[in-house]
Amino acid sequence: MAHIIETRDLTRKFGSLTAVDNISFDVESGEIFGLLGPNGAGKSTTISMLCTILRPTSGTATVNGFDVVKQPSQVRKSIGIVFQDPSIDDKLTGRENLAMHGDLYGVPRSEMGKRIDEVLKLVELEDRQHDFMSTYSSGMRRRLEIARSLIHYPKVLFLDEPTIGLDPQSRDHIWSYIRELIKKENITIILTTHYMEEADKLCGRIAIVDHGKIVALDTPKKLKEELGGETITLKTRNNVLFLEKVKEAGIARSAVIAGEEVKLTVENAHTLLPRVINIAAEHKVYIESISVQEPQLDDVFLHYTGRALRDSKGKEMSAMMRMRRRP
Ligand SMILES: Nc1ncnc2c1ncn2[C@@H]1O[C@H](COP(=O)(O)OP(=O)(O)OP(=O)(O)O)[C@@H](O)[C@H]1O
Repeated sequence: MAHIIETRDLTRKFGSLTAVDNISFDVESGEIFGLLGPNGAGKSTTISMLCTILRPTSGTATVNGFDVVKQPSQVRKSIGIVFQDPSIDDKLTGRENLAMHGDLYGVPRSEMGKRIDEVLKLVELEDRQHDFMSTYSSGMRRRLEIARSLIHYPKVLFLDEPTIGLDPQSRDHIWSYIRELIKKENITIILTTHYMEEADKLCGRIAIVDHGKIVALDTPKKLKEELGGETITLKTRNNVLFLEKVKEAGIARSAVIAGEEVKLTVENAHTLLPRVINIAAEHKVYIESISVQEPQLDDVFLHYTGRALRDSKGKEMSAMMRMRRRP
């Protein structure tokens, strides 16, 4: 088998809305493959089709060599899933929860104890295994969900927003477990996220998804290199006017407003800086801050989609991005 996952022209419509629009990609065995995109881009719908939860409207997909429409039960045996809104039974202990899931997935009784020990160790929950789930923190729950999804030795693990709603420390923990997993288990991970940092740090390759289509697909490094040039980030008292005047001057490859800032992608920032400052001065736009950076993944996203990656689920993303952007 060439690839652990293959999709060809995969499409899913909901009435007149095309949530996933002719998506084709391959995933290599053993890689962490990221689907990155804003809310509503079609990431969960793509994963749901690969997990046989949703039927494609058209196109094909195989997982571990099995067709998602024609061989759904073989696909299900090959995969583990950690979804955004999981149901974990609070009345069970962590260990009981894993055993129940192992039973559901047909893990032989003779192997069960050993496997539960292994997955508990992987997410460092051995000490809490006999406590009721109701006493777990949200980070611990997410860790148990990951352990649970691995109980039947899946070939492919789908992680849908694995760190959403978690504090930065728990997020770091989850990232290190995911890296451990790749080392210790013979597994491939498909991860959806709208955290740029998560995609950048974890994924071998990233598909940027927007409006149901893949707009770019490569390693984070290559995506950034291909964008080339530099990014000038400015905060001004009149971003709209400033953007308009910069666009009129035709000096930037791309110019967009991202949150409270204007981002310009240019060939050579240092030769262009005086020009940029002059444009602001000519139109009496006060510049509050200005900085020059190598392109980041969010600049790649801006370049391909023409907009910033917003998080409609909360303010933490914009807060996090603002913090990251501060020099
Ligand atoms: N069951 C459904 N019925 C109708 N429309 C749906 C359904 N599920 C998803 N959609 C729509 O399909 C589009 C893609 O949604 P999807 O959940 O795949 O996006 P996403 O990229 O996973 O977003 P998020 O980051 O918010 O999870 C959205 O416009 C959404 O409203």
